[in-house]
Amino acid sequence: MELAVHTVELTKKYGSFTAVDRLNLSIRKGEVFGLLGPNGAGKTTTILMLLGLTEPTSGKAEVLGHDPVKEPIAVKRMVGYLPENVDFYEDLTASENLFYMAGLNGISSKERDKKVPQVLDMVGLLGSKDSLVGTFSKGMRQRLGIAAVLLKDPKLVILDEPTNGIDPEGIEKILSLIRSLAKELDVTFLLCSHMLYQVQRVCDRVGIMYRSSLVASGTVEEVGRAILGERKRIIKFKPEDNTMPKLEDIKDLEGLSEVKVLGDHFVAHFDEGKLPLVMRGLLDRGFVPFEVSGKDYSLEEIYLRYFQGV
Ligand SMILES: Nc1ncnc2c1ncn2[C@@H]1O[C@H](COP(=O)(O)OP(=O)(O)OP(=O)(O)O)[C@@H](O)[C@H]1O
Repeated sequence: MELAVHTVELTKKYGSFTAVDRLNLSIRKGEVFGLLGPNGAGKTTTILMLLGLTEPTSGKAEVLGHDPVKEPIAVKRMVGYLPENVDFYEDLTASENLFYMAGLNGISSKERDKKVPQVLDMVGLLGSKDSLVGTFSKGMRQRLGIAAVLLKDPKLVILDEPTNGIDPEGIEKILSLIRSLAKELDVTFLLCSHMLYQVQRVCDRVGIMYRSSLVASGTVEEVGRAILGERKRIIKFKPEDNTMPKLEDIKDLEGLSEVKVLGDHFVAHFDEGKLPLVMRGLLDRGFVPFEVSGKDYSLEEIYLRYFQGV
């Protein structure tokens, strides 16, 4: 499997403070990856190291096959980076701003004429190409920022807090834009955000960063299992002779927790992997299981543990 980003024990210290601690990150080519964590977790410092804008204290990074410390220009050529706050000229139109930026990127004027309307169309702003950026909403500015990044045909796009300060409708537009661009353009996206709920749903995989370290990475399902332990299931069962359930009858049954009596039956939790053990125990003791249910990992607990108060 080809990797767009690979870091090995990547570390950044500012004096005695460790901003990024032995980060091992793998981002696959073509995926949308969310680096998620509360403010101050070390996400921006990680981006700066990937872009070759700050040197790691130790460890290594490889971005699209290049070392950002030794080959920063090669990395910058292929990576589009949109920082948290993008500045445009307010009294220029959307098109004019992009023409200007394309010039800064060394794109020829002939190429600019072709590319500017193309990228404006991709982000849904072609209809506003002649409007002054001063009249744009935060969401429209963010989409214009994405258009600016796309001007140089990047292979990897890094967006820092892409949904910050944007209204719900604008967020919806940005996130579905990212999803469709990833599909159409075969570009890898790295989204850094402290908005776990918003951003995770457009990500193929996520990494949770907390206090300078990556605490888990993978699909939301894998991250849920790594952080929250095995998925809990709920089982309902009753005595086969239809007598009233009594808690003392099942007190030493293996694998069950949070057992309660609910009318004519019991309700209990168990770890998904223990289903055969639980079933055997119940049947041996003369109980009839009649319902097993459970829900997917909820990000709520992860949120409460790592993101609360941000
Ligand atoms: N140049 C610096 N000198 C000293 N400390 C720094 C420097 N840059 C960042 N830090 C510290 O490193 C920690 C991680 O910062 P970083 O900006 O990477 O976090 P973050 O996860 O991106 O959060 P945010 O979304 O707030 O930017 C913070 O505690 C910050 O104060």
